[in-house]
Amino acid sequence: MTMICLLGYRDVAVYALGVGACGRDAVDTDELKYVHHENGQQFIKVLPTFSALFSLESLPDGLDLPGLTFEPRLLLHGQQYIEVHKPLPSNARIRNKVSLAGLHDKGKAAILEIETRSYEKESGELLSMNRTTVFLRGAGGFSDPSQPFTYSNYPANPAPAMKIPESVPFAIFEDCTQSSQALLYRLSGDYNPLHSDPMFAKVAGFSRPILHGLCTLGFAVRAIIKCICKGDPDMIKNISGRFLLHVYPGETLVTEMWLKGLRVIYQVKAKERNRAVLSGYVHLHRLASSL
Ligand SMILES: CCCCCCCCCCCCC/C=C/C(=O)SCCNC(=O)CCNC(=O)[C@H](O)C(C)(C)COP(=O)(O)OP(=O)(O)OC[C@H]1O[C@@H](n2cnc3c(N)ncnc32)[C@H](O)[C@@H]1OP(=O)(O)O
Repeated sequence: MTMICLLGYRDVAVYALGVGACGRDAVDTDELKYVHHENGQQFIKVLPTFSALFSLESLPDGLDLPGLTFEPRLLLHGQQYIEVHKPLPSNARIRNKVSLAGLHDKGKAAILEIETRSYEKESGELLSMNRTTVFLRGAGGFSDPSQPFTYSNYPANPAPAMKIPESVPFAIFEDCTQSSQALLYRLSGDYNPLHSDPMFAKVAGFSRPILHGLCTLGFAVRAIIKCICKGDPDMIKNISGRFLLHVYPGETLVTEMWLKGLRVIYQVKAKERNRAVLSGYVHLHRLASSL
């Protein structure tokens, strides 16, 4: 399936604010570039995690997969894998090619993987590849339990559960989310009521609306760019994250980072509950000279 989406600097800036850019300091020199440029907005920088969102806009509302039924209110975002092929432009027409990358019967849940390749429409250049993993609670058991169905169009899971080093982190960054964080983030195009409607959230099993997984990932990668890439988002090559636990808007996110060559292993904790909510890795093109 192919879909076109329009990308403008206003979308880029609203997204950056939604993942907390300039939230601590409105004139932060590392982050102001995501929302303002003195020579005009077409020059603002785009956070690499933004591509997950414009590819999400092209995902189907439902897929016709024989034998698989699911309750949309029980859907959770499980994992995200992002390959950045070119720094993202702040103004472009994007052509998204969406395909089914995987489907797995886990008994209590079904896991669905959707791949989106995003091209700049005019040049035809590949900008990014996103693999979105959706955890469909209660939708497993659609295949023979002695041989549960599993299909992937790629060799190995690039976003496995991460083994976190026991050593002291290379860097730690703490960020407060606002209680309105999900309400701001959803303006970037993810209007799932799980993040805004208290009744919907209750049916889904949460005491109140939860934060979008991609918002938490945006906070984490922004922290890595700040602490390890010295503010340069173009150092990011690919990003992988597994959502371990829901986050409530208003919680404090603590991102711990370990640098292993060109790989950053990270873990995000919700400080108030001292629970890990996200872990994964980021591959860099190079290291900052000032590290
Ligand atoms: C036909 C359908 C069409 C649908 C098309 C719609 C497309 C729309 C896509 C839009 C998607 C975006 C929507 C956004 C929603 C959100 O942002 S929700 C908020 C962010 N996410 C979360 O908060 C989830 C946090 N994580 C959890 O709550 C838990 O980890 C979990 C996902 C509920 C799983 O926990 P649990 O049930 O305890 O699983 P386990 O028993 O440990 O493992 C069972 C198997 O599942 C594998 N697994 C576990 N966790 C994940 C994960 N996060 N991602 C992927 N896979 C996971 C695990 O490895 C086990 O498998 P095996 O090892 O093979 O046994």
